[in-house]
Amino acid sequence: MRLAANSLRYRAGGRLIADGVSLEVQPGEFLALVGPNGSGKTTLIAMLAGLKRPHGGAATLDGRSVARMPRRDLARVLALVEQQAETSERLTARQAVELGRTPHLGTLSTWSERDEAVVTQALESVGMASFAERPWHSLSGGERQRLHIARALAQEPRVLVLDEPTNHLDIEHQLGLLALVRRRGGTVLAALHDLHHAALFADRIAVMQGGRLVAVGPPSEVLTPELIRAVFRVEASVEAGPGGRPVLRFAPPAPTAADRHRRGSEERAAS
Ligand SMILES: Nc1ncnc2c1ncn2[C@@H]1O[C@H](COP(=O)(O)OP(=O)(O)OP(=O)(O)O)[C@@H](O)[C@H]1O
Repeated sequence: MRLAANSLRYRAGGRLIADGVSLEVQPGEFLALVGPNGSGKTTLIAMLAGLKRPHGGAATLDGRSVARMPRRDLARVLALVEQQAETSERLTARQAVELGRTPHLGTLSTWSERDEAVVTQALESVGMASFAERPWHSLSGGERQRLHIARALAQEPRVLVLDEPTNHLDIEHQLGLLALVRRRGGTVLAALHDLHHAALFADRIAVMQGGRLVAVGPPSEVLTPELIRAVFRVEASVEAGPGGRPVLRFAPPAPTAADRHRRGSEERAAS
């Protein structure tokens, strides 16, 4: 399915925090959304996933307005993993993942063997099968995040929208999760802070800055030292890695005047 933002605008706190954003995520594409803190990634994702109504423009799924789709129809085809997702503390890990089947259960149909199998598979795919009976409150931040992703997978969506899916995960699970999402196929839009991840896994990268989209394209075209300096205000060198994907190396920021003053004082005190 094709997920599209058509001139999306969103106003909050007296300013436009999404300012005419147009973007298409093609069927089967993995598109990474990157940008500094506060650049509007979550706002754009919330409009595309039907959580926020745009103040201008439209989000569409295969041409249908997301805002006008019945919630259940939308949940059958699109799953969202939010940055700060909440789940009832009283559930077990498995019950939290079972919630992903809700859009597929008819009013009269009962829980089937297939539903059971899909939930088991989702738990296994994020390495959480052995935690199935654990109460939610006993789980770590990373374990909860993996279950939120399993819940989204149990939804069997054709479009997966992820807001910072790796922020609580250790490096093994960060890479494992992104590889899993890529392997699984379907349309993927993922907001990522780690530019290395975007470089490694995305088909294309979209860059936001100040509520606007400032670049879209394949990783090797978008992740240039110039763009990284202009948007993220850090110095980076970029080399071509395996498959032509960029490999980034960041330089620590140059010392500020305050750093130099502090170091001078420390050296004088030590001599
Ligand atoms: N209800 C609101 N009222 C005022 N400002 C808001 C509101 N919601 C969001 N903002 C502001 O809009 C901007 C975009 O926020 P958003 O969460 O979309 O950014 P982001 O790119 O996802 O940031 P991060 O990388 O920090 O998660 C931020 O400056 C935020 O403070």
